[in-house]
Amino acid sequence: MTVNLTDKNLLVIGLGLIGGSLAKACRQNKIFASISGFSRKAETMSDALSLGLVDEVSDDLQALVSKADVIFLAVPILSTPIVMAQIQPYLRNDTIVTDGGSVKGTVVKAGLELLTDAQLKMFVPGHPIAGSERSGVTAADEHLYIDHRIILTPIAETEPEAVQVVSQMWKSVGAEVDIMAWDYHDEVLAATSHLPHMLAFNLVDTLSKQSENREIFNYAAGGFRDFTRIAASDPTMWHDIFIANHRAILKVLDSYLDELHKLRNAVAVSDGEYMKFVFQEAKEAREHFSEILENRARRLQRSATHE
Ligand SMILES: NC(=O)c1ccc[n+]([C@@H]2O[C@H](COP(=O)([O-])OP(=O)(O)OC[C@H]3O[C@@H](n4cnc5c(N)ncnc54)[C@H](O)[C@@H]3O)[C@@H](O)[C@H]2O)c1
Ligand SMILES: O=C(O)C(=O)C[C@]1(C(=O)O)C=C[C@@H](O)C=C1
Repeated sequence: MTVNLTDKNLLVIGLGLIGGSLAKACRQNKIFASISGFSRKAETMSDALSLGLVDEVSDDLQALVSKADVIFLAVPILSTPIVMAQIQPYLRNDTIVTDGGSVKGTVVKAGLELLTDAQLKMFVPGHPIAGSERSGVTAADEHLYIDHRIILTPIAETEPEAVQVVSQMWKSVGAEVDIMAWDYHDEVLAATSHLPHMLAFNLVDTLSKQSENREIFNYAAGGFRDFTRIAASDPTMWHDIFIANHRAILKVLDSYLDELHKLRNAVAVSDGEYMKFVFQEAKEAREHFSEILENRARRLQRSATHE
C-alpha cells in the first residue's frame, strides 16, 4: 500500500550526515509538503538552510514538534534519549517518531520509558545501513540512501500504519526496508559494523604509536589506507555506540579474539595449512560480498542515468 506523504511535515532533529542526507533527499524528491530542521548549534541550522537541506529551521523546538507529522532523530546515540525527553511533552498522538541511530536497544528503552501509550503506537525505531567516515551538515548527500538497506525495529506497541509511513519515506529516497527485532539488530551490527570499526581504530592508533612522528606511515599503501578511512570516523558517534552496545560487542569481540589467537599460533609454528585455510575462506567471503556491492553499484548507476 502506498501512503501519501505530500501533505505532511517532516522534522529532522540533528542535521549532520544522516539527518541532513535524509532531509536533502526528501526535499529534492518533493516527498513531504515541508521539511523543518533543528540542530544543537545555530550555525548548523543556518548551514542546513543555505545548503537547501530543509525549508525552515527554528530554535523553537516546541513549535516545530507540535506541527510535525513525522520526526526523524539523527543525533549521537546517547543524545537520543535526551532529545526524546525534550520533544515528548509537545508530541501529538498522531506524530510518528523514528530515528537513524546505530544501536536500537538504547532507543527502544528510551521510548518505553518516556513515551505515553498513545505515542508508543507511533514509535518506529530504525537504522539506515549507509554512511561514511564523514560527519556534519556539509557531509549531507542526497544519494546516500539509494540502494542501501534500512532496518526498522518496531516494538509490540507500534501500529503497522506507522511502520508503513516510515517505510514509504525510505523507499521514496531509494532505500530498501527490512524489519527486524531490535536485539537481533544490535547483535548483527556489533559483528558487521561495530567490531570492524573497533579494529580499525585500534590498529591505526597502535601503529601510530610505534614509530617516531608516525614515520612508518610513509611506507604504507592501499591496505592500510582502507583501515585509516574507517578510523577517521567521528569519535563522539563511536564512543556512544561502544557504550550503548557493549554487551553484543564484547560477545563478538571475544569470539574474534579466539580466532585471532588461533591464527597467531599458526604463525608461531608456521602452520601454513591452517593459514591458507583461513585466508582462502576469507577470500571467498569477500568475493561473495563483492557481488553484493557490484549489484548495488549497477542499480545505483541505472537510477543515476534515469534521473
Ligand atoms: N555516520 C554514519 O555512518 C552513520 C550511519 C548510520 C547511522 N548513524 C547514526 O546516525 C546518528 C547521527 O550520526 P551522523 O553521522 O549524522 O552524526 P553527525 O555528527 O554528522 O550529526 C549529528 C548532528 O546532531 C547534532 N546534535 C548532537 N546532539 C544534539 C542534540 N542534543 N540536539 C540536537 N542536535 C544535536 C550535531 O550537532 C550534528 O549536527 C547517530 O546516532 C549515528 O549512530 C551514523
Ligand atoms: O560506510 C561506512 O564507512 C560506515 O561506517 C557506515 C556504517 C558501517 O557500515 O559500519 C557505520 C555505522 C552505521 O551505523 C552504519 C553504517
